[in-house]
Amino acid sequence: MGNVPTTVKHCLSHEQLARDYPWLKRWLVEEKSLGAHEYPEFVKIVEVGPRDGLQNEKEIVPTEVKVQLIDRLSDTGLSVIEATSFVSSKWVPQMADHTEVLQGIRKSPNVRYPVLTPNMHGFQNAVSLAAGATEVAVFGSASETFSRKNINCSIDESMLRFEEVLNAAKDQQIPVRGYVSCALGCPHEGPIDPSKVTEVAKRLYEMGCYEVSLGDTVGVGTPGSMAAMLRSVTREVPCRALAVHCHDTYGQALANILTALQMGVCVVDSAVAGLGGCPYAQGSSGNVSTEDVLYMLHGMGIQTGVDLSKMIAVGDFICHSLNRKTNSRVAQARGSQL
Ligand SMILES: CC(C)(COP(=O)([O-])OP(=O)([O-])OC[C@H]1O[C@@H](n2cnc3c(N)ncnc32)[C@H](O)[C@@H]1OP(=O)([O-])[O-])[C@@H](O)C(=O)NCCC(=O)NCCSC(=O)C[C@@](C)(O)CC(=O)[O-]
Repeated sequence: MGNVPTTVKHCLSHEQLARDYPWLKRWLVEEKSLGAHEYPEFVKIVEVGPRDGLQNEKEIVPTEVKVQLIDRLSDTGLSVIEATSFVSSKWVPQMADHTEVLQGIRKSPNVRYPVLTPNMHGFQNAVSLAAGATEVAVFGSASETFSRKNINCSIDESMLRFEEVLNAAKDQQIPVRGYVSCALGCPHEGPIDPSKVTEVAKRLYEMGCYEVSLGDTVGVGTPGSMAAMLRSVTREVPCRALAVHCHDTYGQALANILTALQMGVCVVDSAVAGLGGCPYAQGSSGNVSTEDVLYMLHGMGIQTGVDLSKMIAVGDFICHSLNRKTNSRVAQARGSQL
């Protein structure tokens, strides 16, 4: 802020500063347009632990544990819990019990339980009477190579498949969420141009996805790359329809989320105990932990409707069940058992 003395900066309003120091105007406008210090009052948490968190587990997690996990999460105040995915059990064996999971959970009226559906096959199974899903998500990628490795088709082919799902979902009044993986980097192609992320996000939004979640699949992003990517995407997709989905491989997830909040995003994906990783993104670590996100948001006075203590207890439950240490720094600090 140039040579304006600190005392002056603190005493004057933005309007006064702009009047008295015309050369500051540009800086003040830029600060405002970046949304600096303007955080949302409420952030919606999309809990992805039961799906993204568990899909990469080597040992098959008993269905009963998955059901209990979701039921316990339902009591924390969350409004969205991604429950499972209707993908090929040859590709992701851990999610083969998708129908049993949906049948087993106690569906809370205040919680939505979306499931992943990559194509019509998955969609039809998900919304069948047996499974009864009432919300689904399609998942595309900003990286051509990742798209092929993850869902065995090109980006263009995936869009045709998603369009079919979106049309069928519309007929049945089923809301559809969209994902863009590799939004900040690809395990195969490296850095991804923000324009590519924008193109895929725009296609999903225009197709009818009510929300598009931008995934840092391998957790390589920084506040710098997050800001650049969001600047590009928000030119085509309104901020209110965006979510961020950060993995914490390089320890940047909270910083990246904070950057997204500053830029107007108010939906954050996270996984209890920081579980997770994508089976087709080698080297990717867990999702940012829900406990850590809650601690940061509540500490900033941002409401989530989610009870942190209850979330820590759910983290304890799943870590005991998997016989694993929590990845949540907050749970570690609060003295979780494992
Ligand atoms: C997409 C497919 C199914 C295409 O798989 P494919 O082999 O290309 O499919 P196909 O259409 O050629 O069919 C081959 C066989 O699969 C069956 N099939 C076809 N579709 C389905 C289905 N939906 N459910 C069950 N079975 C299915 C189909 O019926 C057939 O069976 P067969 O005649 O050989 O017995 C496959 O590639 C797949 O399942 N991939 C797994 C993708 C996945 O779950 N990845 C992890 C989630 S994405 C992620 O984690 C990233 C995210 C979302 O979290 C965000 C981020 O972090 O960035």
